[in-house]
Amino acid sequence: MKYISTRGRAPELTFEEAMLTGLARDGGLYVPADIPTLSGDEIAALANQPYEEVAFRIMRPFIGDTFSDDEFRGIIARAYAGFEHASRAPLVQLGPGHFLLELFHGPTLAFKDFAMQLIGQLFEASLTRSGDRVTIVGATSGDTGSAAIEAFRGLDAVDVFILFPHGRVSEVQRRQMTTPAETNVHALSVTGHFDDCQARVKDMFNDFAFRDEVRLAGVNSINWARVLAQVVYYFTSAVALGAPHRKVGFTVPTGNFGDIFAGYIARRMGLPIDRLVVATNQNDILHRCLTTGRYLPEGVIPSISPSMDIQVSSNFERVLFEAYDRDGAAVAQLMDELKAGGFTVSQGALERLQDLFLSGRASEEETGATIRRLRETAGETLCPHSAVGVKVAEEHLDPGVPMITLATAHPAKFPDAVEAATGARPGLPPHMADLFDRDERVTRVENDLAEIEHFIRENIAN
Ligand SMILES: Cc1ncc(COP(=O)(O)O)c(C=O)c1O
Ligand SMILES: N[C@@H](CCOP(=O)(O)O)C(=O)O
Repeated sequence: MKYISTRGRAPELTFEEAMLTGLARDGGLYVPADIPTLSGDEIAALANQPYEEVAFRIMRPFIGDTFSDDEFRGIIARAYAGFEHASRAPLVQLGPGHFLLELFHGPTLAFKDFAMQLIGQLFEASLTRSGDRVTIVGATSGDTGSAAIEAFRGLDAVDVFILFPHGRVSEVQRRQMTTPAETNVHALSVTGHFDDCQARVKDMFNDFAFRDEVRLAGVNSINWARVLAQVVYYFTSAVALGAPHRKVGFTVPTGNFGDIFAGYIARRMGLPIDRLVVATNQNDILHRCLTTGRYLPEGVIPSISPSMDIQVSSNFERVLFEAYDRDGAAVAQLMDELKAGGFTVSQGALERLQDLFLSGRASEEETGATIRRLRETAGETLCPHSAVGVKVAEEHLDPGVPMITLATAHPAKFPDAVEAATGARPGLPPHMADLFDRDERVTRVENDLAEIEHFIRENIAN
């Protein structure tokens, strides 16, 4: 299995190389050269299998010869051993034909754990074998950072630097990033919003001297392994509702487009997904683009679903690559136009995107009202991101096809928003009960590439 860049001008890599490389050297994102498919019988055979077994069967074809079957099974087993729920990703019925896929039973209470716990194990196995060290940088609107720090804390072969927007993550998210005592992890509070953090991370990858000097690696969803790990729960949930004999729909609260892109990959692999619905909060650039074809960032507006306060959606590039028939030059051109302010997709590409995705947006009021209503009608307390998903999903229900909405975080990560909506403050689970008593360690930095690179150089263990 080879991996190619969405901009067409970077070397082809193996799975292991793509995983350790992060951003391609032409600025693009790695995608598999071919997408393997599963037959109807192979999908049907996933029914009633443990999550780890499904993960092995879905991801194995993408891994190539990076790991033996036994090694890969061991990696998967260790990755999911710390999840609180036996089925890892349980389905809960919200109403007729509408289900919630709870993806928040991992150690940091967000869907990011599914991929990050796996990547931690993959990096450890690969770096132990090679004896190399890497420096991981990541940008976060709150959840990727905490999941990455949890997955890599204390690992000898990596230093981790996470950039988060100052004052724009919830207090629980901030403390998850700032309280771990391990000296190989560093939380950097950056003046600006998430898009600034993500832009600085990409700048570091495009600064080849720095990149090579510190041996940069990335664990944002620019890393293909992140997307791959997220494909698995589309299969487990769809099969639980009768796939491949029955079609299903998914609605995905969307920011950086990694999670819903995993759903797109699941469909390409043969899962009968009837509708893939992009759900955005008031930062609705993806909904606007899928409706009009124009991708014009307008500046981030802080919301009660802060992890989705994103205007420059990294993985949208991967789906543009598909909508433009894998024409890397066309994608590179669009990305140049984005740097200059925005772009308009061609009519043909827009039609392809609209065939692939439906979309909708939820306002702040609608999000709060959905949290309140679902608690009353279904006894389910949603986090604000999941509430955005549920609200948008309700506009796309079809009596003949079950809809699965992804619940991407635990309500306790956003207690203020949930309390404002319901009057009840969700409590943290026992393993995080003392989070507010722990000491914080955080470095305040400006949105300045040179300052951030200097801090990283000074703080990596050589
Ligand atoms: C809780 C939560 N929900 C939804 C999203 C959106 O996921 P994606 O960026 O993969 O679109 C994020 C982060 O981006 C998140 O942290
Ligand atoms: N919502 C994310 C934003 C980064 O997304 P990623 O999937 O590219 O890592 C976060 O919580 O940080």
